[in-house]
Amino acid sequence: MLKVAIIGPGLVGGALLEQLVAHAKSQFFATLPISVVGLINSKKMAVTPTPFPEADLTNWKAAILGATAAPANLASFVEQLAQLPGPVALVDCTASDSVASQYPSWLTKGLSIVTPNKKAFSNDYALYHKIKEISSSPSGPFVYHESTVGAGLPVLSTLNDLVRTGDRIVKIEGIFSGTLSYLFNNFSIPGAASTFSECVAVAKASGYTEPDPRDDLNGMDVARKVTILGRCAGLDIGTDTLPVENIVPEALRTVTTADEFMQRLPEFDEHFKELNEQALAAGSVLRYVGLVDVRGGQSAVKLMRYSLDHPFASLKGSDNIIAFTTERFPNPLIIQGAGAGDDVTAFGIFSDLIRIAERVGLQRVHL
Ligand SMILES: NC(=O)C1=CN([C@@H]2O[C@H](COP(=O)(O)OP(=O)(O)OC[C@H]3O[C@@H](n4cnc5c(N)ncnc54)[C@H](OP(=O)(O)O)[C@@H]3O)[C@@H](O)[C@H]2O)C=CC1
Ligand SMILES: N[C@@H](CC=O)C(=O)O
Ligand code: NA
Repeated sequence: MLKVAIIGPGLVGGALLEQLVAHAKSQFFATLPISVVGLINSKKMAVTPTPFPEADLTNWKAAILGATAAPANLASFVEQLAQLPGPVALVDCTASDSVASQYPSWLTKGLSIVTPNKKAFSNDYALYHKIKEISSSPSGPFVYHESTVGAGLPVLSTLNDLVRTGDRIVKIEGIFSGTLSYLFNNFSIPGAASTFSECVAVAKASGYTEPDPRDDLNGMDVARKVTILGRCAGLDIGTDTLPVENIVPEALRTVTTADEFMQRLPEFDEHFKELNEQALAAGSVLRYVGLVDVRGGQSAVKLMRYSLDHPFASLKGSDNIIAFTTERFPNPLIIQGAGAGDDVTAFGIFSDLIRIAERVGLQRVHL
């Protein structure tokens, strides 16, 4: 049995819990070798040596992290999990830098990690390298982070398969942000009815944005994804050196809260309307794209114009599109689908947990 503990049961972590419970209840599947033994948010925590019962997981806010739960203490939470017998995986569903910086110490304790949090893989290269080094043993602990790029879409697993079978990556380009995809797909099309700020509000309400939507609009979320892809393709790149186009209006960059930012954004609708009208007058639309230029060294994140017949111009909803150009695929291998949202992100985490459960099982068979 793989024991799982979730750090940050918010939007994505909550959806993961729902999927795990639904799977356990379904008569369609074989029994899942995964059980939940720990939950922690910024206020409360609970760890159990025996799995939480299904009924408690369904009602986790009151039944597990309710009034009687212990105050949150991440160090103690991890220590208790490290003492449990058998394999344990920590699922970091926060967007926290400080949580991400602790991965090496958790791995050293033998705990595997699955996460949609991009920070550990896109902050300084030393942390990334350390995590890769400690998790490189075939006997574990393991690290999987499929949902850090394209949510649950099989982007990193595809890239890793290309690389480890000896293909050479030329470039990876695409629309990597569900938020910015939704925004421009709905705002920058001929005859669009919504304003820019209305589209941002819908993206936020739909669970596509980062906890602070400025992390999407300033390009940093896409820059992190470009960095992760670049590093997986063998490049030594980082968000500090990547050219990134920030589309947050100057006056809103320093407002203190995400709420204030959302309230004031309509003041800048006219600015975005003008940008859009210029693009449309030239027979094109605006799309926010990322490029990992492995061969040419011109990786970047920017707002671009595309003609109406370009595949990027006809994208729908929060879809991401990721095109891998490689020596084997001179006509790019393309992955497309919903690239943000709680359910599709939780799906990527759930699949990664199954991968670990399988590797743990295989290891037992070999032993
Ligand atoms: N939404 C999406 O479509 C996608 C999201 N992601 C990533 O998934 C992650 C989660 O996003 P989302 O669910 O939207 O975020 P939420 O803000 O909904 O949830 C974050 C959770 O983390 C908890 N938390 C924050 N800091 C700590 C801490 N130091 N210790 C313990 N718990 C903490 C919060 O606790 P509390 O509730 O007490 O505040 C909350 O439960 C992010 O890294 C995001 O980038 C990746 C791909 C797609
Ligand atoms: N805020 C992100 C969520 C997924 O990484 C996005 O909009 O793509
Ligand atoms: Na993915």
